[in-house]
Amino acid sequence: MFERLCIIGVGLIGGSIAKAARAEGLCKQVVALGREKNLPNMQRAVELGVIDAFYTDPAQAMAGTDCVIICTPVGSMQAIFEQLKPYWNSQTLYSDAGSTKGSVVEAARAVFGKVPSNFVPAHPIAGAERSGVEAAKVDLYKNRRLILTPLSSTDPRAVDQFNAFWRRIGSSVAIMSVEHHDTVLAATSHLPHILAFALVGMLGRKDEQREIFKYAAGGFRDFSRIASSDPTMWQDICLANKQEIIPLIQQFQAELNQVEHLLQNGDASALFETFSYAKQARQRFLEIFDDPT
Ligand SMILES: NC(=O)c1ccc[n+]([C@@H]2O[C@H](COP(=O)([O-])OP(=O)(O)OC[C@H]3O[C@@H](n4cnc5c(N)ncnc54)[C@H](O)[C@@H]3O)[C@@H](O)[C@H]2O)c1
Ligand SMILES: O=C(O)C(=O)CC1(C(=O)O)C=CC(O)C=C1
Repeated sequence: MFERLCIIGVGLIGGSIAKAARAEGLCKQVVALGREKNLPNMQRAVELGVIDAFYTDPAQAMAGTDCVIICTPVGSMQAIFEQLKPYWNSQTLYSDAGSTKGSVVEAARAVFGKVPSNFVPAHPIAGAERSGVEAAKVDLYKNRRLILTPLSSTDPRAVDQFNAFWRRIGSSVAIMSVEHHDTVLAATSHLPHILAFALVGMLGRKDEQREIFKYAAGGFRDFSRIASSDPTMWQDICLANKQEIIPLIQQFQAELNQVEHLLQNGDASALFETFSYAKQARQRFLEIFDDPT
């Protein structure tokens, strides 16, 4: 499919794309572009066989590259576009894996004046709380969703190419607007991460935290897993999508107030209704999650 795939940011997401693309024979060569401070991680990616070579010079990284996927934290995307601008090639396909799409599109617009037609914004709805190339998995995207958010100016052939690429590595591809993407992901990804960080932070600051954590079990482990996620990545995501996230935080505060009110009043039946509704809603989510078609 591609001669040379260049991944910028060979961490969990970029490393998993590289592994899957290689396993499916979607490119002859995979290279990485990074900064001096990314050298140990890129060196490790070569040792693990995730990439063939890496560069800190964009001219070298772009020579012979026909597909570029940017997999760095969303706050770094504008700097990456600046770095790529002198080498931007109309014959090359470009995409990203950022968790927010409005901010990435804005970053491209700020650098190029308009979003280049051969850049297709994308977001794999798969991941983990772990970071770095050591965490990369060849099957991370198998049976998971991948969202493309092309603009009206995006070249449909570029969209088709990335659609085919992600299908070949096992994802179910959905196409939606940038705005819809950011609204939906704020609810099911961004808000839950904020809640996990807030709860674990609150408990961590309590004097008796050792005692609390010592007796915590599976429930706390499940709820708190995502509070192990990378703070830089989540700082970038939350700031980039704050317009969508803040109203959800307000709704959630109202929801907590309502539960508090029911407890104050000892309203068992309303509490039962509240929990039953949520249990049914989670069942609906599980059915949709297990069948991402
Ligand atoms: N982790 C997830 O669950 C998940 C899921 C879907 C999408 N994403 C998105 O994918 C992207 C990468 O996330 P990740 O979990 O792979 O993070 P990661 O920390 O594992 O990898 C990011 C890599 O980018 C490198 N990097 C950072 N700034 C850079 C720069 N300016 N130039 C070059 N390299 C740079 C880092 O050294 C690191 O190797 C983020 O935009 C994130 O929002 C993450
Ligand atoms: O499973 C996890 O640990 C994740 O955080 C994955 C997760 C999410 O589900 O919120 C995180 C960020 C994304 O952009 C997409 C997926």
